Order: sequence, then structure tokens, then C-alpha cells
Amino acid sequence: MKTIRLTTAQALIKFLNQQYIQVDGQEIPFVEGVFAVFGHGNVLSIGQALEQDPGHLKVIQGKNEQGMAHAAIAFSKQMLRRKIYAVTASSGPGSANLVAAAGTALANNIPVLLLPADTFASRQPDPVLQQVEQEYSQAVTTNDALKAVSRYWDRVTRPEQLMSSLIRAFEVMTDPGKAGPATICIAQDVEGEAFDYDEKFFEKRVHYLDRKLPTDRELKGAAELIKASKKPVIVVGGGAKYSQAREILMDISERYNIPLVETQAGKSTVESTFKNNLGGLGITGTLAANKAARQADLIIGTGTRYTDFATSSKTAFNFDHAKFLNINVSRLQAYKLDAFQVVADAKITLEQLNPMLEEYTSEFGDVISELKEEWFAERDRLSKVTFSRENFTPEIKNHFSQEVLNEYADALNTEFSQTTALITINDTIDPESIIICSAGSLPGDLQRLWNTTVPNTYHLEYGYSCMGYEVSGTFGVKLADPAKEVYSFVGDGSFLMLHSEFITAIQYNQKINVLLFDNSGWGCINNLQMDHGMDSFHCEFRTHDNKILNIDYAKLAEAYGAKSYRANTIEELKAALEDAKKQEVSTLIEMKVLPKTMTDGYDSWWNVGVAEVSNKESIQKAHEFMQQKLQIVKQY
Ligand SMILES: Cc1ncc(C[n+]2csc(CCOP(=O)(O)OP(=O)(O)O)c2C)c(N)n1
Ligand SMILES: O=C1C[C@@H](O)[C@H](O)[C@@H](O)C1=O
Ligand SMILES: [Mg+2]
Repeated sequence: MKTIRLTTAQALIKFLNQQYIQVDGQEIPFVEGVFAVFGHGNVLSIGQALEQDPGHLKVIQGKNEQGMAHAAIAFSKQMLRRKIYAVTASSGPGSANLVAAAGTALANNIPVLLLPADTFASRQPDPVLQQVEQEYSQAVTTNDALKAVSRYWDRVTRPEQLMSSLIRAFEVMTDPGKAGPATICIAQDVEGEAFDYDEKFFEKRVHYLDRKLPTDRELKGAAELIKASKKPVIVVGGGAKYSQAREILMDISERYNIPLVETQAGKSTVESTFKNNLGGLGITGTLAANKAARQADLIIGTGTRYTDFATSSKTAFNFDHAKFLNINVSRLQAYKLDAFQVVADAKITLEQLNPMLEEYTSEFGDVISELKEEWFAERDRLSKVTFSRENFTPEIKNHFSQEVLNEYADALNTEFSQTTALITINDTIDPESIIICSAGSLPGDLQRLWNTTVPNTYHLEYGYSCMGYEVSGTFGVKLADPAKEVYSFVGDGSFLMLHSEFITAIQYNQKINVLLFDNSGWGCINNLQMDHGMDSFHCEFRTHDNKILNIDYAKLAEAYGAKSYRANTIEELKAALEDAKKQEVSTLIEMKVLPKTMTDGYDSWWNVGVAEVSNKESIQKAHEFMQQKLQIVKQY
């Protein structure tokens, strides 16, 4: 056996350089680079290894562990899970900062390699700086918190353990059915210890993303179900996007007159302009998609997890007569809603089903185009919302009095409505641009109103809906597709929570555009509480003496070195967008928008749990309403 003497960290970096992925005959390196926040836990080991010989790996200095991991996740998601960044963090708080990001990767099935340092295997200097000490066990460290949010988790306490640990991690990350975060925690002393590694370990490894084929039984069963249905609907989920099923989805939809409805992850697999694409499904869905889903007697779920947002908490469909056909590479997902299961790749399954449907045509007739037309008229109305100081009725009704709305208009010096701003952006920016979002009221507005004309230009993290992903994620998307303009759609709440990687983007000259919708508060949560009978309680951003907070975000962005704009009218916004496009530096456009001017629900319901007893009649009523809804939901 030929061996090579390396530290554990050097072996890790050498191995990462040799991982390749092969999809549809195309072979590419799987690991693009490493995001790093260095501390005492990793600088002298992984830092040293990268300094000595990074190979082809790019090294990017992050500003916050969660932020840089979000960027890595967004990179992988935009690359359709075919390339990753690794993320190295120092121990203790550095590891803890990774937890929210690991959850984001897990909920969205996105591969990312997390490498937090662990406490000393020798225990000689214990307790080391940042080591939490548990009375019941010395074996527990902050890194154990990552177990709950990792698809694969391991602790390396000897240099030779690294070999089996890495092989397992890459097996998990490159399996479409279970892709997610792989976390390898390496003891701080072990990272720098040397071992005589078998040279074979470092030979080029190719991970094959072969498309999983459906069985004859599955195909026959699926074809029979479709042919027996009158009004089938295809739910386009994230799995359909990763499988690149665009053409076959359009072909099947057109040939058999089957409407497409989209989840947040699936949106832009097929562009909105496709005639049978009815847009978003569920709580944040369009009236068109929700109406079609309710009429459907067969739901064909392609690569969907059926989250509560997609199913309107299991009220979106007529469960009394609708059947389900689930096409998914994950058995866990395929089993949902008592479906007929096809555990296989979406694209290949649809391609093989296509000729088996022969002369089939759904009974939707002209309904699809009628629904679409009706929705376009609604979208058009939302593009022209004009505020007035008297008798103004916002989209979210009966929450704020005219007096309070006027107070916002005065304090923020704006009359801009969120829907109008958003549609203006959609109509102005280059259709090739990629938009990124994850939390707040914007995901709902985007899923309903954003028209895509180019595939894979809509990037929503709505599995975890983690505030802070918006800006960091946009940086990751820019790394994945540097030639495109990328736009972060972010609320003031999310921006305040985390925008650390805005600075990293500026630092590395990776131009991103931040579109900041400032309504001075957690608007969607304020809507949620007031919709369910509460008063406005600690969701508006007000000072100790009840004044509306007015933050100059444009000035802040300027201080970071970005070009910034203030745009509170359609004309100002168009001008800012045009100018931002010409810039080489990152930009931020601050829009002050009025609260309650985001879109409302369209024929959907969200089970959020309401207090069973309360001293407010309005909450008692909300509880009663929830109880009525629970009579008609599917129970599981
Ligand atoms: C990390 C994290 N913490 C808390 C939440 C819960 N949450 C969801 S949206 C939201 C407020 C978002 O406010 P903002 O970004 O201003 O958007 P708006 O609703 O006002 O459009 C909160 C607190 C979350 N999604 N993520
Ligand atoms: O609690 C939430 C409410 C949703 O409206 C929002 O989009 C999401 O970010 C969230 O966490
Ligand atoms: Mg807000």
C-alpha cells in the first residue's frame, strides 16, 4: 500500500478536490470551494491546509456562519444540487450559528458540507474556550445541536476516521432521494494530527446521479389512474425542477390538457407564460391554481413534499373524491396523502408515461384559459393600487384604521403599495434575471404575482422560510450564475435579522441587488395575529413612545460601499432599477411601502393553532372558525 502522510485537515482538502459528479453523461467537479469563518478551532488546521494547497477550491471569507452557509445552500440549489460549497466554522458559537442554516438545507433537501470544529479528543486542555460543559456527559458539545438538522452527522476523533466519514457524507449529498446537509465535526487537536493515508483514498471519485427508472407496475398503475380521471392537475414541485422536467411537463400538459400548478420550490420549472401554467398553489397561491386544484379528481404530485403551504393545510383538494399519484425519488415523500407511489425520477417517469396515455384528454376544456385570464385581471388590478388619505381599503382589510395608515404614510413619507412595487419590478428588470426570497409577506406576493418567462429564474427558500436567507442566498446565486443580474427581495425584518453576506458580496466584487421593502415591521406576522382576533401586538416597529421607526437603509448600504437608491413611486423605482443595472458594484433600493398592501389569501386556509380560551371575543370567534375548518380537512 502506498501512503501519504498528511494532517486530517490536509487529507480533507485533498479529498474534496477529487469529488466529481456525473449527470446525463456530463462530468463536473462537485465541490466548488470552501466558505470560512476562521477561529481557534479551524484556522491552524483547515486554514493551514487551504493555505498550503487549496487545489481547485475557491476560498471565500464569510462574515457570519449562518449567512455564509445560506450562501452555500443557495449556490447548490441554483446549481440544481450538482455542485456544493463546504463551510468551515470554529467550535462553540461558530457551530451554533450553523444550526439555522443546516435546518434550511435539510428542509429544502439541499446538499452542503458543514465542517464545524469540535472540542479536543484528548480532553487535555478542557474546558477549552467556547466548550459548554454538561454535567451528565463530557461527550456532548455544541455540535450535537446539529444532529437534529443534518441528514448525516459524524464526529471525527481519530485521523483515520475521516476516510469512512467522508465517503458516507458524499454518498448522502449526491443521492437525489436524500440529499441534504452532511455535518462532519472534527476534533480540534485531530485536525492537525498526521496519519499515513492510503493514496487510493485520494483517487478521483465519480458520483453518478443516475435517473431512477419507474417499474412497469408503477407506470401501468400511473397510466391507468390518469386515463380514469376527468380533471387531473399536475403539481410541479422542486423535484421536477431538479430533474429538469420542463419540456416533458409542457408536452404532457398541452397534449392532454392538464393544468400545471406550482409550489414555491417548483416555480419557474416551467415559465408562467406557458398557457396551462396556473401558477402558485395553496396558501400563497393564485385563485386560478386553487380553483383548479379544488375541481381536480387526480392530483399528480411531481417532486413535491406537500407542505401545509402547498395544500392549504390539507384543504386545497377535494379529498372526498380526489386521488393522488406521487412521482418522487424519495419514498418518504411518495407515500404522502395515500397516493399511488412511483418512486422514480420525475422527468424519466413522465417521458415513459407520455406514450401510454394515448388518446386521453382531460375534461378541463377551456376552463384552464378562463381561470388564467381571470387571474391576470386580478394581477392587473394589484399593479395599480393607489393609496388615498380617505376611505382607502388595502388588500388586508379591517386591521388598521385610515388614521393608522395615514400615520404610516406620514412617518415613512410614502404612499407606495407593495403589490404595485413588486409588479413594477417584474415589468422592468431583465427576464433573465434571478430573484431570491424566503420569508415574510414577499414569498406570497411573489408566488402569486411574479411572472417568469425564463426557466430557473425564481429562487425561493420556502422549506424553512428562514429570515436572513434573502441577502446571503442572493450572494450564493450570484456565485452560481455570475453572468446574470440577481435580485434579493427582502423585508425590513429579514434585512435586520441578517444581511452579513451583503458585505462579503461587495468585498468579492460579486454584484448583487437588494430590493428592500420597508413597512417598518413584521408585516405578515402582524396580519396573522390580527386575522386571528388579536390586536396589533409587538409586530410593528415602534419606538418606546409609539412612533413608527424610520430607518435610513439607503444610507447604511452606502456606508458598506454599495450604490443605493430611495424609491417610493413607480417612476422612482423604474429609474432606480435602470440605473442599478448599469452599476458594477452591488446596489440596494430602499422602498418604503405601506403595511397591509401585500396580497391577501385566495381561497386558501392556514392551520396555525388558535388559543382555545381567551378573554377576547374576536379570538374566541377565530377559534370557532378554526374548529369548523378542522371538520373538513384531511386528517393526515
Ligand atoms: C429566522 C426566523 N425567525 C422568525 C421567523 C418568523 N417570521 C416569519 S416572517 C417574520 C417577519 C418578517 O418581516 P419582514 O421581513 O419585515 O417582512 P414583512 O412580513 O413585513 O413583509 C417573522 C418574524 C422566520 N421565518 N425566520
Ligand atoms: O411564520 C411565517 C409566516 C409566513 O407568512 C412567512 O412567509 C414565513 O416567513 C413565516 O415564517
Ligand atoms: Mg416588514
